[in-house]
Amino acid sequence: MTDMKPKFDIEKLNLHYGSFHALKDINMQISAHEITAFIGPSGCGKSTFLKTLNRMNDLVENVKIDGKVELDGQNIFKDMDAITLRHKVGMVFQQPNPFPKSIYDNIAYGPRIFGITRKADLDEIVEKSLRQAAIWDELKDRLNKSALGLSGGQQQRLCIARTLAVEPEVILMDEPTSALDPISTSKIEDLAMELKDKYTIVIVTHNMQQAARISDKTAFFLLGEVVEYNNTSDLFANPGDERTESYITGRFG
Ligand SMILES: Nc1ncnc2c1ncn2[C@@H]1O[C@H](COP(=O)(O)OP(=O)(O)OP(=O)(O)O)[C@@H](O)[C@H]1O
Repeated sequence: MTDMKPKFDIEKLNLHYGSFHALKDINMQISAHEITAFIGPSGCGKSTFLKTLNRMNDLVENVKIDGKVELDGQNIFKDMDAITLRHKVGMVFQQPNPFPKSIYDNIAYGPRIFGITRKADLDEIVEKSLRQAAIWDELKDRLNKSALGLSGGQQQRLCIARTLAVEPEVILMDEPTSALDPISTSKIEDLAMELKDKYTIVIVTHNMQQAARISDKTAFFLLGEVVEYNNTSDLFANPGDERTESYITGRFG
């Protein structure tokens, strides 16, 4: 069931990298327990917007952000620090990026930072997170082996498990399957659909079939603007803007 109040409420968001205006007057409400997909041609601001949602752009030099971004009614720039925000809003990147540590230590890393030290507690978190990421059965007998020895698809599910281990509320995924083969891609898509019962998921994808398959809502970005934001089925079946139609029918981008 969809909550009435949005998880994220974004109003008049503008972002500049130096003099470059990368996000222009973005207004969007992102619902809890849904998958929201961002599509659009390269360089149109999808990743920039995604990163703004957990303030990853704070780390970029000369960035200037105006406007309102609320998470559960709290202003993410004023009412909470970046650490608290990133605890609630985790991120999975395009290239799987496990730490050069054991599978176990990859998952236990975040919980340890948040002060969990008892082995029994960590064991439980490691198992639960790997199960949620649908990779426990594949990895349970090699928890002390290096995560770098896993396949790309396994590494990505491990990274999702690592994100889940600190119990976030939202998972941001930036093209999480673009480096993966079709079987691994399909596993991550199934996983995203299972996880939305418990989490809110926002995914950037270049794969329109993927957006159509797994997302509830889709936003089409172009040149830093959101041209159209709608239920995924409506946006693909009945685009309201001719630029959306051109893009989804492959006439540009
Ligand atoms: N750190 C930065 N400094 C300056 N400009 C940047 C920076 N990061 C991104 N940009 C510019 O902002 C614009 C939007 O980039 P962004 O990565 O958000 O696009 P995107 O839609 O996610 O693209 P892609 O689909 O290729 O990943 C691009 O023109 C990009 O060159």
